[in-house]
Amino acid sequence: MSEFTVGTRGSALATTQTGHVAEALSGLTGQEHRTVLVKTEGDVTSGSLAQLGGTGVFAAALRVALLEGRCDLAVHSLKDLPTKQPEGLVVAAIPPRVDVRDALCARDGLFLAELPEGATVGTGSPRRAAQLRYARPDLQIVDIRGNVGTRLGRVKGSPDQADDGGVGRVAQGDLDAVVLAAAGLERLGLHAHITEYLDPADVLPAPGQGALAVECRPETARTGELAEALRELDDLPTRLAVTSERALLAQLEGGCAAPIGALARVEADQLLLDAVVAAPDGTDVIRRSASTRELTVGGADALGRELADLMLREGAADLAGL
Ligand SMILES: NCc1[nH]cc(CCC(=O)O)c1CC(=O)O
Repeated sequence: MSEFTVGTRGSALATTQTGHVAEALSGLTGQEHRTVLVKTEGDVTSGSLAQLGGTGVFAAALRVALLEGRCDLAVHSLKDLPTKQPEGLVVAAIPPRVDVRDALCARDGLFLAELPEGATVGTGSPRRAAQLRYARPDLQIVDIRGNVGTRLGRVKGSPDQADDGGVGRVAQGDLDAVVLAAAGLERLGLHAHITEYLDPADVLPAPGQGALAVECRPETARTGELAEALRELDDLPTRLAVTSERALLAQLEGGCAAPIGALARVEADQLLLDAVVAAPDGTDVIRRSASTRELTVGGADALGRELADLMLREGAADLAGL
């Protein structure tokens, strides 16, 4: 194979992320690549993410394209990828993770603690909404959707950033702040809009946030130059961290729309996992940590499941409405 094909969604974030990975793989293999545009349900539905039921709307169409052979590789934001791995596809590489944190983009350079009482904060994520409400019960959380640019455009005084051809455009600047993943903003070169990186001690990110997953058919990952390049791109500390975060999410039976945050990291010879399950209204949270010295994918998976079981025994399912 002298060329490989990469499927991508059409959003600015998706094409940027996919482009970076494809360039890296072309560099490692010396092979050219071609990009195949794939429309997903998540891109065409304008309802709220919470109502969409979340899980997998962004990934499903790309997976069909892989299985049908319309592309060789697909690059997903790991946090949008359902925890159940479908038959006939493998995650061949998880590149080094970038910034894991959520970012506040507020008017007038404000920090979270400086937002006036009753300020409006936009997010489509029940996880962010619950943790923000827990930190600041006075805030008015507004359910928003759309691409990164569209959402930034909701902040009062912001220039129009819509990158969706105007489909999601609304009366501009109606909110005091929005919360987005720092990773997405940085990949798009929009980090200047960030007024505060939210401390994971206050707001834990989504399982897998800031990480990408390169998915393909098993034979693509088995032999050949592309397979070798995929192995080279894979980052073990990131793979261990996201494996434990996603195992926790799977064991809690939560999808990307559940009020569940998790963040793991390899430090010295340990994998450390912090997790939170929140009441959707932010009145209460269960936050726990665990660690293991078993630095294997199996060890990471067990860590996530054990922490989830502990949280379930403490009432996590009832609290979060799982
Ligand atoms: N759900 C959409 C989505 N999927 C991945 C990212 C950002 C990049 C990442 O977290 O890896 C975003 C946007 C956001 O949450 O602000």
